[in-house]
Amino acid sequence: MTRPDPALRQARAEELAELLDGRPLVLVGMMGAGKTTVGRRLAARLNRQFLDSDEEIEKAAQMSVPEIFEQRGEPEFRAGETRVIARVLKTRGVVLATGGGAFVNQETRALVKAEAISVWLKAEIGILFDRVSRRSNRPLLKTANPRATLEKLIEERYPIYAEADVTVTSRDVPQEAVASDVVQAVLAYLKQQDT
Ligand SMILES: Nc1ncnc2c1ncn2[C@@H]1O[C@H](COP(=O)(O)OP(=O)(O)O)[C@@H](O)[C@H]1O
Ligand SMILES: O=C(O)C1=C[C@@H](OP(=O)(O)O)[C@@H](O)[C@H](O)C1
Ligand SMILES: [Mg+2]
Repeated sequence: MTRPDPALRQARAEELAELLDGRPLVLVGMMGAGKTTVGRRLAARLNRQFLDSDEEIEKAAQMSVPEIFEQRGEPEFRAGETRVIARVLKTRGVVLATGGGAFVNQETRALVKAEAISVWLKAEIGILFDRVSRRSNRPLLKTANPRATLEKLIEERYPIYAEADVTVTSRDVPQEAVASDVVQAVLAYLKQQDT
């Protein structure tokens, strides 16, 4: 895809912000897909507030995600995740990056579907694995064979992520280009809904 000139990019972002009309935009998908980093760029472009569910949980618990998993366990992390997302979805116009397991949770998914436009950032295993291997902050991948764990999670989760309103491939291109793809795809989705 060719890179749009800045004026066109701005016009598209403004059009999208208008069509969203305050509805939250929520990014879902696997660890490493780029939800946090692309979400932040997207929010800046739309002139909207950006929030990340992991960051919000960390602030509320005064602990990092790995510490929460270690000291309190995954079920408590998931309960916190659902609470935080329910709260964030009340914020008009917010762009929310979720953690990879959030949309898999039935209650959280129902909330997102009811309140927001959801976007699945989908990426190939090779890209995901390269990206998550750079940091050791994802407790679910602290296994003997993290690549196999990632593959298993992909198998389990992809049919669920596919329930998102829009799917965008997170390719190996700059994050701004992925953000442009999200803008285009959500615009197309909302325009088609309007007809
Ligand atoms: N399009 C991209 N190109 C290159 N690196 C990327 C891209 N998107 C994300 N990354 C990098 O991949 C890692 C994971 O991204 P992150 O936004 O934290 O993903 P997620 O929140 O979906 O787990 C980060 O180091 C980020 O800088
Ligand atoms: O996939 C998951 O279950 C998780 C993904 C992480 O967020 P990112 O998808 O932003 O890495 C974080 O919420 C936690 O480690 C669990
Ligand atoms: Mg993230």
